[in-house]
Amino acid sequence: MRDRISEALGRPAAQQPPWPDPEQVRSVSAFLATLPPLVTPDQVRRLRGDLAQVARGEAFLLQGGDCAETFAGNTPEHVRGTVATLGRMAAVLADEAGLPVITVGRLAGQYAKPRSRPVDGLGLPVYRGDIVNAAAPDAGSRVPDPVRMIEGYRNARATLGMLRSGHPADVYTSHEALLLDYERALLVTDPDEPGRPYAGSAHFLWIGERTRRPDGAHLAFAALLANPVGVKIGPGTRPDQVAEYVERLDPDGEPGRLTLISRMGSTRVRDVLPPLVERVAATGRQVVWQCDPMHGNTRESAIGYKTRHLDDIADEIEGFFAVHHALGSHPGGVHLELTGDDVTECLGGTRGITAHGLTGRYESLCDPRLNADQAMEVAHRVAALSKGRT
Ligand SMILES: O=C[C@H](O)[C@H](O)COP(=O)(O)O
Ligand SMILES: C=C(OP(=O)(O)O)C(=O)O
Ligand SMILES: [Mn+2]
Repeated sequence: MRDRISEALGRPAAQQPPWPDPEQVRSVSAFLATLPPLVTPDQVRRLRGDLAQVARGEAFLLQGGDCAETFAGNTPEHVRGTVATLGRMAAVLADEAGLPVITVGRLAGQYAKPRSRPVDGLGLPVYRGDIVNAAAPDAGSRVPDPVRMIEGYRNARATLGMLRSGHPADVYTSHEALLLDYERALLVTDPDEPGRPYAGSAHFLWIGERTRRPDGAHLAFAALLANPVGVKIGPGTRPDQVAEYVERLDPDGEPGRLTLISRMGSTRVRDVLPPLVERVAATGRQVVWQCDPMHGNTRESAIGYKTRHLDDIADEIEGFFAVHHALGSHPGGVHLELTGDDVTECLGGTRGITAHGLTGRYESLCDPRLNADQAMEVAHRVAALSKGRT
């Protein structure tokens, strides 16, 4: 097993921090490996069963939370807000669409960010998420610090404690499997299933659009796991690539083992998605098809805020549903960046946030999130699209 893990992680790995001291990374990793996993194999197996239901068209997957969780923002109020918003959305979906809803938070570990460029607008090394460096705009803060991986683990544990005290226990955790030193250190072997390690960092992990190259370390790592896994697929994805993801990540044909997270952009989804869905259908495998209507619709406002318009988000979801309904496959879920906080990061919605209004409460350190009202609006639209169709 050790050899297979080393072989996977020896492949080219995009988006890893330029750690200044590799020896310190080794000692932090060795320490992390002595800590108990954050999730248990039993919980992960339960999620596997739930996602099998989604893949068969019998349930809906609702996933959401911050783009980048932060250590400072890891408070009971913030976590409660995210979970309460997901809970209200799930209730709308279950009531109006008539399907059981499986809820997964971008929670308790969504701390590592892939970036478009290594340097930011000020000429500083880019912020890569709290588990790597600090967002403050000075050179010292941006130096990657491996001790932050221990902070990440402690924060994730604290979030799990908050979830247990006072929230419904049926919210699973997830994050992008980006930071391989962290993920590797938290692998666990279950004596009942010794052939496949479990990621101990979260119930569900996904591979991002920037790290999904088929010969890369991230794909090979995901292929080893017993956890259900996702892959984000952008508009440049080719049918032969999705066929390879299905083959590599779901070799045994386990319904729901693989979630394909389509993030095409509202103007592309109707053209780009159909050949991919058809190619997957031809494999006979039952994947979960999930729509991320956020990452293909990011733009810059006139005064430089990264933002997204609710109309584009709604339009991409509509296109995603239309494609699946036309091809007879199940539009299985949505993947959203949202918060229960009353932020002003995305444009539009019933309260009509304007480009000027973005200055009011823009708090995200990475991508713009739906606030609670906007998230509810999306939930109602998704429910209306699902109604009577599944
Ligand atoms: O979710 C994250 C962002 O889309 C990704 O990190 C890229 O962001 P950037 O273009 O600001 O680097
Ligand atoms: C970086 C993200 O997405 P993508 O890989 O789709 O760009 C994200 O989910 O925050
Ligand atoms: Mn994001």
